[in-house]
Amino acid sequence: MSAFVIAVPAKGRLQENAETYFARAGLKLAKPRGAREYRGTVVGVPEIEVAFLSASEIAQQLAAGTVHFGITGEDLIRESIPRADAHVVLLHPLGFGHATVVVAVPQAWIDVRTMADLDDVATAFRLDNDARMRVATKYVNLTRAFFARHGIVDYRIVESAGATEGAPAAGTAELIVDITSTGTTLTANALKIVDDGVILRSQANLVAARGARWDAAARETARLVLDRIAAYDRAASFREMRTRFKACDDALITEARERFGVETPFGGPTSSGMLTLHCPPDQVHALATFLRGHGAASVVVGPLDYVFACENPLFDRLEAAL
Ligand SMILES: Nc1ncnc2c1ncn2[C@@H]1O[C@H](COP(=O)(O)OP(=O)(O)OP(=O)(O)O)[C@@H](O)[C@H]1O
Ligand SMILES: O=P(O)(O)OC[C@H]1O[C@H](OP(=O)(O)OP(=O)(O)O)[C@H](O)[C@@H]1O
Ligand SMILES: [Mg+2]
Repeated sequence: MSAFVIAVPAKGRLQENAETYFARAGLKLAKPRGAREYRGTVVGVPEIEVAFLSASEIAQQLAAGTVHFGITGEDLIRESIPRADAHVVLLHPLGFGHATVVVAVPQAWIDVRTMADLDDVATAFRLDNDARMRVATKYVNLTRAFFARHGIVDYRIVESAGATEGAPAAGTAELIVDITSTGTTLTANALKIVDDGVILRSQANLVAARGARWDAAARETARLVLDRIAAYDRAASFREMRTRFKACDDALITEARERFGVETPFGGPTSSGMLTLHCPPDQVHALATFLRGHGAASVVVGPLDYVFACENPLFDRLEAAL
């Protein structure tokens, strides 16, 4: 039996979140031959093989189709896979690994606020120095595409593997393109983000490889994985609220739906007036107030582990793309 392979970050900042995410979705990863083994399994789902790789390797293997699913940052996907959408499907943003790829220049460049200002500087730099302004980055492809979109041609890229933010002070580049999350590193290096210089807002994504072997068995495994993830996601976006009161009718439920984003997994109230509602977490108190205002004596609220629905929107997206 050919395995269904899911690539999961083995190290770095996405690792822990990725494992936690799968575990919460009911897909507990196991490394049966010790922590240094780079192939693992999912407890209770023998048809899945887990490949533990670095975030950048995951992007490469998705492009090559040697894994079916992978978790990695959108920045790595967009940077390392030309025409990424032809090779992979970004099925689902995962809510962690947030970071932004930005153009940053020395704070001392007070005249540079926008990409248009940067274009002026690039032209002037070329005339004054008889050389092109240097941009240090490891995001070579993202930088080229973004600068081209802004009509900037007078620059050249200096490839940087690490400590990119130090390049301007070290004199190896005039400006940089790099990833930032808190902004601490940029500030520490006396750099500032160009106002319209945000190239990409990235986060970890569940990504499918178009080029993987998508036979019937693989599709069935994908359906199972995505069913669990969708059920977990739905559960995480709601609290369950239960109540019972006479005055509850369809008009009241319609109002609750419109005002609070409520869903009714089992339809309207039962004959005895029992009602189950799924409510966005930040609307729980407002909805409880609303229900009591209409005669509910008590409203009980609890968390949900999974909400399995008939629809599987993640799988539908995959099927439509393959
Ligand atoms: N502050 C941050 N700095 C760098 N990457 C971040 C940050 N926050 C989130 N990320 C995301 O983490 C991913 C990179 O993770 P990681 O550094 O573990 O992988 P890698 O670059 O393949 O490994 P390594 O850096 O060891 O070569 C990227 O998708 C990136 O967007
Ligand atoms: O905006 P901040 O919160 O300061 O984070 C951004 C910094 O974090 C990352 O470096 P990392 O520490 O991962 O080292 P690396 O360059 O080796 O990946 C990234 O390359 C930036 O340098
Ligand atoms: Mg890194």
